[in-house]
Amino acid sequence: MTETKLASNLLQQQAYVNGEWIDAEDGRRFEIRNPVDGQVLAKVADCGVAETRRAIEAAEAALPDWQAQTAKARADILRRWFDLVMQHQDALAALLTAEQGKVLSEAKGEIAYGAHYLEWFAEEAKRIDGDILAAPSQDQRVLVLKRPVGVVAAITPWNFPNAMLARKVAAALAVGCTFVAKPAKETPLSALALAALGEEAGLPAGVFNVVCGSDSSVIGGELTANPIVRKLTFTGSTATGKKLMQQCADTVKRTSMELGGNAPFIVFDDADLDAAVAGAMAAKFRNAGQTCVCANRLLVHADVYDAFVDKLSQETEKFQLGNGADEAVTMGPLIRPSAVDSVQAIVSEALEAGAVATVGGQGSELGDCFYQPTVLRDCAPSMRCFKEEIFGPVAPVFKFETEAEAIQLANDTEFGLAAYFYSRDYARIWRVSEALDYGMVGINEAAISNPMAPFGGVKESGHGREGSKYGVDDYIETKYLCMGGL
Ligand SMILES: NC(=O)C1=CN([C@@H]2O[C@H](COP(=O)(O)OP(=O)(O)OC[C@H]3O[C@@H](n4cnc5c(N)ncnc54)[C@H](O)[C@@H]3O)[C@@H](O)[C@H]2O)C=CC1
Ligand SMILES: O=C(O)[C@H](O)CS(=O)(=O)O
Repeated sequence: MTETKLASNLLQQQAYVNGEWIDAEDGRRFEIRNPVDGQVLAKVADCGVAETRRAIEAAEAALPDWQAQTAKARADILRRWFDLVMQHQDALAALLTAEQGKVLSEAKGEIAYGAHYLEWFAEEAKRIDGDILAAPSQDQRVLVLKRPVGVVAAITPWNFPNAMLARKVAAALAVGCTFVAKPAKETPLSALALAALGEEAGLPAGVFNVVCGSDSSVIGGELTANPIVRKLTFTGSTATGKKLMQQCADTVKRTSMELGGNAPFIVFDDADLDAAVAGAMAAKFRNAGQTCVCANRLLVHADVYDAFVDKLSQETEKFQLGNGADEAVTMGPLIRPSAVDSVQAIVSEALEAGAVATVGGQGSELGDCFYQPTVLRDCAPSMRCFKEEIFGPVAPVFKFETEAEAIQLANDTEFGLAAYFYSRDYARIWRVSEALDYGMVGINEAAISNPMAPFGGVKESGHGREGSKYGVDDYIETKYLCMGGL
């Protein structure tokens, strides 16, 4: 397998607090391993409450000057940060592939995706305007100011260790907030590299801090309990999101939650079948199926079911499973061996209940983090693969007869993040778009994530939006001034 060589200037193994690279106070470190083969990539400062508190207090100290900067001054730094990330795209991608496992082409795409949030919010920073409203009386004036919420804490996931952090910190810093991030314990290197480039871009000490540690609940406990933190933004599982929301309640923190999903991917009988198959391949298998917007349930009209399953199976068989650092490889490992066990349990339950694997259906001899790309036909809504977020490269295909049945099946979940459907009937497109209970809907399109769109869900997929002009709302407080005696 390809030996992993990481750019030394971006390989940071200390936490980044108040503009300094620091060790844990007790000197402890924890290992970051490549999911391909368990190779130790780095030993990173294992921070706890003390270091987290220092980061929060640094962010508090930096807040007055940072929010007093002009929007242009903040924008210029974000823009320089964008430029630096893009200049180091290949090295950042290699680091990301090594610690997370996704293939290099996807890692490069993630770096650019995350960087473009820095670019977008560098521009949006200059468009945060207040209002002067109609006054209730002639001797009054009513003004509305848009103010930064203050110190923001972020807890980010391992599946997009660069972009999920960039997406949050860009919006927060653009409006004048300061920031403390806790990356996933599996993938801190991407976050630390982003901090190194932010430092080079000119971020003042304390504006952006990264605290890494092997015990998420210890760091998270401080981030959610400390009253200095006024906002928590989280991307991860719904279970963890609920826990964090509860922990934030004691200090009435604002929260943004980008949680789990269970995306339906509906193929109607009037769809362009080749386009639908291509869309399904992208929506299902990106990041080995480890994204919150992955197609989780493929709902296909009975008249095109067999043809769709055959075409999808043919395409799925083409994947080259292996080390994502190898250019020829098109799918990498899952994040950890227990993820393979979880996926296998869902597949085995479906097979025992009558589903048939037309491709895959088991792990791989390549290693204990690998799972074969899998297509399951003859699946039923009673199966776990219908009810649960699979978070792996498994495409369960379900059959429906009518439009009403497709919508009922699609909405039959506690989640509401992304949904997709393929149809060429414009009346049906309007009916289905409005009937689907989701925050985002792809219509004849699988690539729906971009900085210019409001990313987020409803129901137990969370609340808040990231990206687009709506993305600043999560980091702004509205302040009303009533001027009297005129
Ligand atoms: N919406 C999304 O993009 C993601 C969804 N998931 C879902 O979550 C499932 C499990 O994956 P996990 O890695 O276990 O997700 P997780 O939600 O447990 O981890 C996500 C982040 O939360 C942190 N975290 C976990 N427990 C915490 C706590 N008590 N206090 C503070 N921080 C905590 C982790 O260190 C990581 O940084 C996946 O199978 C998938 O269904 C996971 C990652 C991303
Ligand atoms: O959390 C995720 O899985 C990402 O938000 C998915 S995306 O933004 O890369 O589509």
